[in-house]
Amino acid sequence: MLPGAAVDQLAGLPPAARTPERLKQVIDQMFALVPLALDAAAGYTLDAERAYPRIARTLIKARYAVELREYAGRLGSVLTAPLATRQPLTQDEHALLQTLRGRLAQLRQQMQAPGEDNPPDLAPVAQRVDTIYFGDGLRLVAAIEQASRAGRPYDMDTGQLAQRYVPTMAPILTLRDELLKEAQTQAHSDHELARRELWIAVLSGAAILLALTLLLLIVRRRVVVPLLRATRAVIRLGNGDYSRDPGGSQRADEIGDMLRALSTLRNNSIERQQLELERQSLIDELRSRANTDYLTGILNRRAFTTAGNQRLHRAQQSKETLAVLLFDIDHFKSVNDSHGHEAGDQVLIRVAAVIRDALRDGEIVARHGGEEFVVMPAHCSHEQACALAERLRELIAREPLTMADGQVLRVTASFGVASATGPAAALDDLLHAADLALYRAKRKGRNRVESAG
Ligand SMILES: Nc1nc2c(ncn2[C@@H]2O[C@H](COP(=O)(O)OP(=O)(O)OP(=O)(O)O)[C@@H](O)[C@H]2O)c(=O)[nH]1
Repeated sequence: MLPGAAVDQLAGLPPAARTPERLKQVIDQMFALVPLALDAAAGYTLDAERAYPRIARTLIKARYAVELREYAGRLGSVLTAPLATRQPLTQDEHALLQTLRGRLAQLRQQMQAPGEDNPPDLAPVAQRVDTIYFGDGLRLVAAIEQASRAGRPYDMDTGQLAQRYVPTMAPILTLRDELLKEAQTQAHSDHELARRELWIAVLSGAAILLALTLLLLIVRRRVVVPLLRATRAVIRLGNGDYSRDPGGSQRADEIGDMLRALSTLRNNSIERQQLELERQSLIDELRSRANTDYLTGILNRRAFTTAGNQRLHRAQQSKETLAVLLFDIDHFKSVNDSHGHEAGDQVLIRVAAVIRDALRDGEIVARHGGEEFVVMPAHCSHEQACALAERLRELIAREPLTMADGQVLRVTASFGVASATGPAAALDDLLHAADLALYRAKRKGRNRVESAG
């Protein structure tokens, strides 16, 4: 049966039937619930203590206040049955009162435990608990107890006890409520503080992130990009591409120094490249001059000897015929004598030009010395070489040679043709044979072609 129903049942009985045993039984039933209630309250406060550790002490004190109220109520209830039945307290009841007083004193001591978190504005409320409950309330209980021990009749009934004792417990509930209110205020302020700290942390995090992003961008722009540019410049320089300057020379830091050094390296490389080009062109020019006849611009004898020997070597390998045409301007001494040495030079220049223009690519013409020239046709039989000589002879004879003074000259030339096939052929032998044929052409009246052999 629930305690409430038991109380109602007892109240419904005639006064005579409300024996001390039944009364005590009902009260015990009621107080059997106290530990359950206290456990539940302790459970709630423990949860709150875990969630808000900073207000744990205040919550513990609130829990003590709850227990204090429950034990104070129980103390008063011990007196209910004896007062109702006008019987003295039993030894057990005396002992229980003693135990409950001990527990109440213990709780009072725990609540008064010094601590820096004792809220100062609760001191008057705690003081009221001391004065009203532990003073007036317990004095009332002690008076009833003494009357019981002395065998005196009680000077109050249960109703009067309730009227006088219950108000003395009120400060305990006030203290409990104040403690809970204080805990709530503290929790609220902790919550606000945590919220503020969270905002500060979020804003600080965002600021740090922003600063890092900015730093990253600055590092990228000021360091990474120039380094990449420098790397590309080094690769270009390494590949011999000097077309672009690395730039960034206006920077006053180490990267600027590096870019300036690269720029200097590029300029030096360009200068070196130009010097190399000039040197190469000088070498080419010297080589060309070494191979070219200074007057006519065609190959000189030395170059002809080199080219002729190469041609002869190839012809020997391919077993082809190699021919040589040697020709000499007729009566050239009289040109010099009649028109001057310079006019003679002009004639040499013009004759060389006429022959060069008449030949195809791969056919060699060179000045062999004085007024003597040599031609080496490509892929040509002996007969074809003789025909070529004849054609060139006609060209020279036909060509009007206009001198610097406007006078027009005509000259003729005598040709000697020689050819060779096979591995035994030598350039000197070939030239010698052609020279003999040329000599014969001169003897036979000049302006003609003679063939060797
Ligand atoms: N203007 C000029 N004359 C040169 C040059 N080289 C040689 N001569 C002249 O060429 C002439 C050659 O004369 P010769 O060897 O007697 O022969 P030629 O007068 O041509 O008579 P033939 O060869 O027998 O027809 C000489 O007077 C040389 O001075 C030159 O580079 N320029």
